[in-house]
Amino acid sequence: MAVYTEVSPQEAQGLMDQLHLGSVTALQGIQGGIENTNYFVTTSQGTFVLTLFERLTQEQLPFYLHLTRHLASKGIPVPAPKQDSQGQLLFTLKGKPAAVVDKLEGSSQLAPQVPHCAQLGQALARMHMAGQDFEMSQPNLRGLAWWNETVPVVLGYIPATLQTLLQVELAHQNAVASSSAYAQLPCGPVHADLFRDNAMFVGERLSGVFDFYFAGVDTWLFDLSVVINDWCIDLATGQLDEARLAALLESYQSVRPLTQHERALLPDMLRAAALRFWISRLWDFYLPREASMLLPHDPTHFERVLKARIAKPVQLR
Ligand SMILES: Nc1ncnc2c1ncn2[C@@H]1O[C@H](COP(=O)(O)OP(=O)(O)OP(=O)(O)O)[C@@H](O)[C@H]1O
Ligand SMILES: N[C@@H](CCO)C(=O)O
Repeated sequence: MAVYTEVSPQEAQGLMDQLHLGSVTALQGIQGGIENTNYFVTTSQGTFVLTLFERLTQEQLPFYLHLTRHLASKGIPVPAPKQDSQGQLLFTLKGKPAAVVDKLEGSSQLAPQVPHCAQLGQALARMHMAGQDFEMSQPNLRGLAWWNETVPVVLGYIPATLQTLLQVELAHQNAVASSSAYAQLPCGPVHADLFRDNAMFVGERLSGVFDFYFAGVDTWLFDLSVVINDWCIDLATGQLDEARLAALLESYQSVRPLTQHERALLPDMLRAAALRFWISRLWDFYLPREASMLLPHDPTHFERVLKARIAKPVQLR
């Protein structure tokens, strides 16, 4: 369960008053999610999501909050943060940075099929295009620099064969990132963590995408690769599902065709995206936060995904 910090109805009411969102009638801690404390807050005006940020700082948060407002203002289905009468989006509750957003309708589709992947691909491409004129900038804080910092930290916890895989892959990604093809990949603000549990559907209609708290400026291809590695695979084996992959790529490209360099580097970025989550899951698993009720995600899943992407590089038609 992801309630690291308890909030009382009175404390939630204080923030709802600042935002003119009515009287709190129910407050429910949200299970699921591993990064932040989340509550559904029901008031006389509707139901909202209150997030207390457990790791992110007051300096990092404006980028995520303003990005979602920017995307929402361009018609992308994301829950925009609520602002107070001074236009402020970020507050403090229980000594933690906090924000309130609208609750999206529907539920996550944890076994996505072709129609879900098709919708997500199109929404992702529209999101990339809509982010182009967003003026703030923040790097992907779980990007290459973090991988280089974190691999030495987790290395001692894993067996020698996996140490080799991790180090060889990191070296490969450092080489890819310094190539001229990589330098020509289009970049912009990206979600960088758009897994099945970070989108909502009502039936087969995508009602929204949320949890932008790993967003940052990175290549669009990295973002697309994160999505493919979660939405278009068989979770048990990590193998790609051809029909879902084709649907996602076709719908993405119906909005924004991939460039020649993107097509060439997709196999490497699929490996990069698998490596990123293998590292973060190893880190969460072996170096858990103190006093956390965190149920860490299984690192071996992304070890399998990485091995699968290396063994059988994707072939674009
Ligand atoms: N805007 C929203 N609308 C509806 N439900 C939401 C919304 N934001 C969060 N939730 C619910 O809360 C759960 C946890 O949220 P979230 O995934 O953002 O947690 P987290 O701990 O911040 O992130 P992570 O997925 O990185 O572990 C989601 O699975 C979803 O059920
Ligand atoms: N999506 C991440 C969790 C952090 O958001 C993972 O599955 O490892």
